[in-house]
Amino acid sequence: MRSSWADSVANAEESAPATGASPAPVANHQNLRSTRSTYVPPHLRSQAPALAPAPALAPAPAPAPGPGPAAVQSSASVQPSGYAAIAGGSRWAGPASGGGGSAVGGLRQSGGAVRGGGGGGGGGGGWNSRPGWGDRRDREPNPFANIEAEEAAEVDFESQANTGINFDAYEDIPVETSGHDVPPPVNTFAEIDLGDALNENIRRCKYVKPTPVQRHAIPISIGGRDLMACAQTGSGKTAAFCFPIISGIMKSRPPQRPRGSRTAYPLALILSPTRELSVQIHEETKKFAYQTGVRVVVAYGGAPIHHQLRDLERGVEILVATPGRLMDLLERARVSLQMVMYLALDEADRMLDMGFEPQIRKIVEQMDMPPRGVRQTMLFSATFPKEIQRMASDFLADYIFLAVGRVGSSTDLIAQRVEFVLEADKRSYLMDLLHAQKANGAHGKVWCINSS
Ligand SMILES: Nc1ncnc2c1ncn2[C@@H]1O[C@H](COP(=O)(O)OP(=O)(O)OP(=O)(O)O)[C@@H](O)[C@H]1O
Repeated sequence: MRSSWADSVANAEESAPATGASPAPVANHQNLRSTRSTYVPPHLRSQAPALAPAPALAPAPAPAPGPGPAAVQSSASVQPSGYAAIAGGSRWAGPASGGGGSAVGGLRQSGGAVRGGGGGGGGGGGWNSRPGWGDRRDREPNPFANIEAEEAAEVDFESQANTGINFDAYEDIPVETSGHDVPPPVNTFAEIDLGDALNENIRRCKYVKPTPVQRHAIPISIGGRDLMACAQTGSGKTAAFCFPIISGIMKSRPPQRPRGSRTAYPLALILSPTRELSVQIHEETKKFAYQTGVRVVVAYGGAPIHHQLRDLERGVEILVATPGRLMDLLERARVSLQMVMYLALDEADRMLDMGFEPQIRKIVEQMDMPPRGVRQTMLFSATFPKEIQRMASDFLADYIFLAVGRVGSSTDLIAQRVEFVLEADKRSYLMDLLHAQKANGAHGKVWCINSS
């Protein structure tokens, strides 16, 4: 039987004394869970005793060394506020006490959290490296359920695989990088240590080989470097910034959020211009993060906020948001950016076109997000006008510039043909073309009918 999150908190708190001292990571994780126990779902509000605040826990014992250098260093990593910080290979060292401003005690270290944690072989197979997340995994809806059901029903899956984009055409697209010490690109996902759970999801997504932007951007971000990437839409950017984020969060030790607050503390923030794009990124990211212990939540304007608030209260590692709704959540103190280790801005040029620059600057520069050089920042844009260049130099530190393909070259990939037909025949001609196209298995072409 499935139990609610509140049940599991109550169970964890009841069973903790009986089991005696837990291994350090579990004990710390219980601290984390107890921080969220202040939210009581309406149907459990009459059960106050079981959900009473946990007694003050003794200081967490020094954690056992982790599999790689990303293990928490016991004394140096505990901030005065009691937040455990990630040290040893991480450029991010947790929030400073006090909660205000963006003073973060960590020193930037090249190599970053992701690379630092990667020495453990397999890079954290997901749940094994995130103790105590099993109950969340049990309740996680399977984003591949439809696909798997179709496969089970022997639907012709080949026609539904990720073939909407002619990735082979990308082989010829020029790629340029600039900056110092640019990590070499990879040709396969297997060359990168992304962890077992993420590799399994890549397999489920049927991604056979990385797209050019993924080939270059993933090693750069896994290496802990900031990135400014110019890539056209549909080039596979979502995976390019999501894989390093998910992998990095999996390999880092779950930091403790402050107790007794309804504020959500995401570890990664993905800003996108529109509700549609945010939903699309959310759907993709949920697939990549399935069964990894990394929870993805989306928040966008134009929809009631209460559902999003409830979703945030259940916990969030990656927050996908539009700038306006995020500002609202920050002003209500329902989200804090203190613990953001990764910031990704998708379609940055479009966000500026839509007039979001003041809000974006406020979110990144004036709220409580760790400063550049401490967090890791990835800026994606189809074009690189002056405003984007300014934003890159303000938001990124020692970054690598990556340009995939020529801006405006997307029409090269589209076969165009003009047919002249009588107005009266237009509809039936179009239907014939579409049927012929379907029968030939052709895709990706635009048929333009001009009847004048
Ligand atoms: N390596 C890959 N192999 C196969 N399919 C892929 C790969 N990477 C991405 N895709 C698929 O290609 C499509 C476009 O990818 P994605 O949405 O990440 O592009 P994007 O650059 O973010 O586009 P947009 O700007 O529209 O968001 C998606 O259906 C995605 O699942």
